[in-house]
Amino acid sequence: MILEIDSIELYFSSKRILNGVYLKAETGKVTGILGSNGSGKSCLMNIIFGSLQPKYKLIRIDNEPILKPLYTINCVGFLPQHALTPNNIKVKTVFKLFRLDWLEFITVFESFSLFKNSKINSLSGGERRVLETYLILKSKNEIVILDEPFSHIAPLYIEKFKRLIAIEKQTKAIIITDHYFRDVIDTSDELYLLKNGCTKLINNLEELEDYKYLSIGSLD
Ligand SMILES: Nc1ncnc2c1ncn2[C@@H]1O[C@H](COP(=O)(O)OP(=O)(O)OP(=O)(O)O)[C@@H](O)[C@H]1O
Repeated sequence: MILEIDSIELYFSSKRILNGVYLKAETGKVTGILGSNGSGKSCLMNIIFGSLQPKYKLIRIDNEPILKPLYTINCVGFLPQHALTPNNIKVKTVFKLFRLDWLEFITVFESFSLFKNSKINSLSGGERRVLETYLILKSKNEIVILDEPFSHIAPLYIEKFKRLIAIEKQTKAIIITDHYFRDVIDTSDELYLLKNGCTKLINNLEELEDYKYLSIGSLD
């Protein structure tokens, strides 16, 4: 499956946010998006998911234009920056709702075994983020969009998620953004930089310095 996003124009009042976006994601690959604060990464992810309506957009799956929001055709899972799960339900109930296997989860995230009967709002912010990232990443969707999955979680969990992403991408097209640029670079098969409202395909990591996303020497 190949997902293409093209010709997006997004304005808030008269402020132009996006005006020349092309992005391709495909099954078997992780597509990384890097960009400074306010460059439009979250807006772009919301546009792909269908929760933000821009002035203009073209979305194609396998060359077929998709006119409905992607979330209505049950093919996409989205981890937004805000919390996803309701506060007052138990962790084990969330696994039932997402039709995911609790035992498989605690095989990877052993320390979470304590939380099976806990309410979501008794988890720390980072623990909740780990749980929600897992739910979206392991969901049965062909397309998975992850907005800052590495921020706010411990280094050990980042490494676990990088390994899980490498497994899950075999059956999914994964789009990811984070300010932890090294983790995004490690994880991604294709990398785009979002700058001045446009995406630039990065073929050589030094371009990240040339485009002034990173300062000279950051990649050494
Ligand atoms: N609802 C809104 N109304 C007006 N402006 C908005 C709205 N949402 C986002 N913006 C503006 O759009 C721009 C892009 O925002 P967005 O959240 O997509 O950036 P980002 O690249 O994800 O930033 P960060 O890395 O800081 O999360 C910013 O200038 C932001 O102020």
